[in-house]
Amino acid sequence: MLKIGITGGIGSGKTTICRIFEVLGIPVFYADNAAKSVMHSDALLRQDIIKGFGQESYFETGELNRKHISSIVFNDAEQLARLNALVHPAVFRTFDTWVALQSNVPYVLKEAALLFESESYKMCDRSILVKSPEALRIARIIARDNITAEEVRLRMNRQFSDEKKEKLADHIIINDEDLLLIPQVLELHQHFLSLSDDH
Ligand SMILES: CC(C)(COP(=O)(O)OP(=O)(O)OC[C@H]1O[C@@H](n2cnc3c(N)ncnc32)[C@H](O)[C@@H]1O)[C@@H](O)C(=O)NCCC(=O)NCCS
Ligand SMILES: Nc1ncnc2c1ncn2[C@@H]1O[C@H](COP(=O)(O)OP(=O)(O)OP(=O)(O)O)[C@@H](O)[C@H]1O
Repeated sequence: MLKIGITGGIGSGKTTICRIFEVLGIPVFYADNAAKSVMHSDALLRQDIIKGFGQESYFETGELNRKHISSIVFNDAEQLARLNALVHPAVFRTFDTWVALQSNVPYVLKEAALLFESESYKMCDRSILVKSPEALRIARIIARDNITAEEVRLRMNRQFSDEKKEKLADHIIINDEDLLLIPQVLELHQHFLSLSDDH
């Protein structure tokens, strides 16, 4: 199965673009969602998170307290590395299981904010970087989430720069206010279809 990784900084438009691929019939694995799902459902992981980040990591209802964890990890690189080391291996396993369940599709997409940082691009055949101007990304996230510009910047600081990601990416989609997304997606889709024929 041909695996295409898609990444981009916070608010670059990864999910929006993946929705277009889904309309074309391409299954998408959303790593951010998978991370939250395993943090909720994996009992051992929950224990490790409570041990590492305190009882307040979960509400009494059992839901993940995202604000609490964010306030610890996005202010402290070491704490973030500890959280990543707990969560990422579980997400990688979930992805492998998910891929094995896909059939009769030319390729699949893995949407991951940290495709390059976590080195999971090495487990994909090709990678796409979504690029969008920083000010636009911040404005989009403030409009979408209950989060300040400062909190968005803290997350950006924990991610590779676009320059660094560009060196590792095979393809780029520009999501600014000038270029249309659909033609860029269609062009890549055709390209991946031709790759999957050779696969
Ligand atoms: C800290 C948590 C609880 C915050 O949840 P929240 O709903 O606010 O954010 P969400 O998960 O939807 O992520 C939104 C964006 O934040 C950024 N972000 C999330 N996790 C990370 C991280 N570990 N490092 C850098 N940026 C990150 C990404 O740009 C991501 O797209 C959550 O992000 C988390 O558990 N992160 C650790 C697991 C992880 O790395 N997930 C992302 C990829 S697998
Ligand atoms: N081309 C666009 N035109 C208008 N709005 C857009 C466009 N691209 C993205 N957005 C909006 O910007 C916000 C962020 O986009 P999206 O959720 O796709 O980004 P993301 O990269 O997946 O974000 P995150 O890193 O937080 O997971 C969303 O509210 C989305 O609807």
